[in-house]
Amino acid sequence: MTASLATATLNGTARPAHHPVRALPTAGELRRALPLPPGLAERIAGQRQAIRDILDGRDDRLLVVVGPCSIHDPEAALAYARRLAELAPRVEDRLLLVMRVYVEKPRTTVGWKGLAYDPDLDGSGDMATGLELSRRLMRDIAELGLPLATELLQPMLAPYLDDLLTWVAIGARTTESQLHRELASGLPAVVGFKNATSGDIQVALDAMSAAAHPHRHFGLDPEGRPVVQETAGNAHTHLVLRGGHGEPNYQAPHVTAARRALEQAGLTPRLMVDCSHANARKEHRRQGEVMRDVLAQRLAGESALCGLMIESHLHEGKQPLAPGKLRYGVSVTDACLGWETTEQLLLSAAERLRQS
Ligand SMILES: O=C[C@H](O)[C@H](O)COP(=O)(O)O
Ligand SMILES: C=C(OP(=O)(O)O)C(=O)O
Repeated sequence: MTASLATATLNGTARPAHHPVRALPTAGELRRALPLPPGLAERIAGQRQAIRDILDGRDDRLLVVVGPCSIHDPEAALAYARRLAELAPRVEDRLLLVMRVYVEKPRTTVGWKGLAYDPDLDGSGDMATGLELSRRLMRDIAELGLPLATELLQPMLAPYLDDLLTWVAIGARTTESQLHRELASGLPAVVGFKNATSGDIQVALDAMSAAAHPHRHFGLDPEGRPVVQETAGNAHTHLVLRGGHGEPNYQAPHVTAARRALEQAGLTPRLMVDCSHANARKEHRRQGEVMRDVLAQRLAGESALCGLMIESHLHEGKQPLAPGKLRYGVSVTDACLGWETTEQLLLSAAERLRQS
């Protein structure tokens, strides 16, 4: 590493001494250290099937992926999960709640990359601990009965976590990547491909077509040996509209255009609206407005709309990443809605759907 990189700072904090190579556990080692308790794999398989049923139109509930923009404090994430797990049965006749447990963050340029990369939030990059905390937290949340969602960014990380995942995002910055399409083609979870940060939806449609195909690609077996990975193809993927370049794409003309584009590409016309990101013009409080518009479209008969995404934490807003000075339950990446607002929005969405 060059001297300039070694002395670079992350959020103003000087980086600790540089270690060129540090060993990590293999996926097999971590999975053996933190195995799924009896019955959990079957429960997760059932949750994946429930989402497939929504995508295939056998279940008319709305899929809602909701939770923090990123996890930086496992304890706060678990407290959030307990609240969500209590709410889920109150709305389950109309909404299938899936918790966002995002342990990797794609950055526009540079910044903190998530719990799996840097659990100490100081640039020290203790990824062995990051992986362990991520898997432990996901297992704890899954044991509460909640289905889990995450974005898979580093393909190598997937085997450490994918037995716990019900829904996976391929993000706006990676939907066009062949590696991520190959990854999606072999995942047991349902996968949502986001439109590009430019707003282009064609890359997500191409990704859905590519992921539906079987692939042979470079991979690692659970013990970390390089292998040729063969995938069967994933028929259960969908588009996620997240807006682009600061402009929303959730309104009826966008949704109709996206549905037609899916149909023309021979893909099942199913899509989710991400109420945050460019759809909220990066103003977290606008998520409620987006959600109400999407519900109105669905109640007006737009059957392609099968899901919503909401960024929400225990407390509203966001805070700068300043270790030692962090406020509990507040996002350190994108601003989130607070719990009370989230709960209110979900209860009223369920009620609106009941009355339809
Ligand atoms: O969802 C989170 C962010 O929008 C995404 O990770 C990009 O963040 P950045 O633009 O702050 O790097
Ligand atoms: C990074 C995210 O979204 P996008 O890929 O749409 O920017 C996210 O949902 O955390």
